[in-house]
Amino acid sequence: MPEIRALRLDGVFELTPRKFDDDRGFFSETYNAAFLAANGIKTTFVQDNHSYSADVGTLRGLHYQLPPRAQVKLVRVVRGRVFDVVVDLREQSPTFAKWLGIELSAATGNQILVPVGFAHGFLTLEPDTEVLYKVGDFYSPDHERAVRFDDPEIAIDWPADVGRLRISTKDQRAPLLANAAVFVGAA
Ligand SMILES: Cc1cn([C@H]2C[C@H](O)[C@@H](COP(=O)(O)OP(=O)(O)O[C@H]3O[C@@H](C)C(=O)[C@@H](O)[C@H]3O)O2)c(=O)[nH]c1=O
Repeated sequence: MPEIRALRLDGVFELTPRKFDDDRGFFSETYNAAFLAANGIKTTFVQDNHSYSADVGTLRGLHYQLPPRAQVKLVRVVRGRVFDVVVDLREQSPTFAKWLGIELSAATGNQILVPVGFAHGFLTLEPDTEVLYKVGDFYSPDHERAVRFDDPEIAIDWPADVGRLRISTKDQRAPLLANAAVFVGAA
């Protein structure tokens, strides 16, 4: 069974699947629906995503999709290392606009479960980093939104030792939280 740890924002978990090492390499179950359900995490994943970032300091985010196409995400790194960030965008949450960051690496195989209602992003800490993640709804350009990675209201403490940041134009132009659509009503 994986290790599972609730992180400090409600609904966010770190999972560390077991790795079975042998002389060939290793084997690991990276997703088990029954294990998540047994821990109160109800998910249906419909799409798997894979991104490759060539450079250290590549920042993707902060992204989310609005209802009715909101996405739960289960994120892991299969090559390299990232600083992964989630931001609570549930308007009625006591931790609205709060963030947390966690290092995900291929070496540890740890994962983050990002619930509906959160923006998500990451910064690569190594070159040639590959991130795989499952999502709970299909990509919908009409519902996709972004909020600025450097919004002072959120004040994410991104690792500073990565040199020059590499960010898409779309992400550089994302609105501040004050001007962004958030998740209203119950999650
Ligand atoms: C996210 C996504 C993008 N695309 C396309 C649109 C675009 O032409 C190209 C690159 O898209 P983006 O620049 O949005 O890719 P990227 O910046 O890697 O977006 C991802 O960032 C991380 C942080 C997340 O949490 C993801 O949900 C997703 O938003 O891929 C799809 O076809 N399906 C998808 O699910």
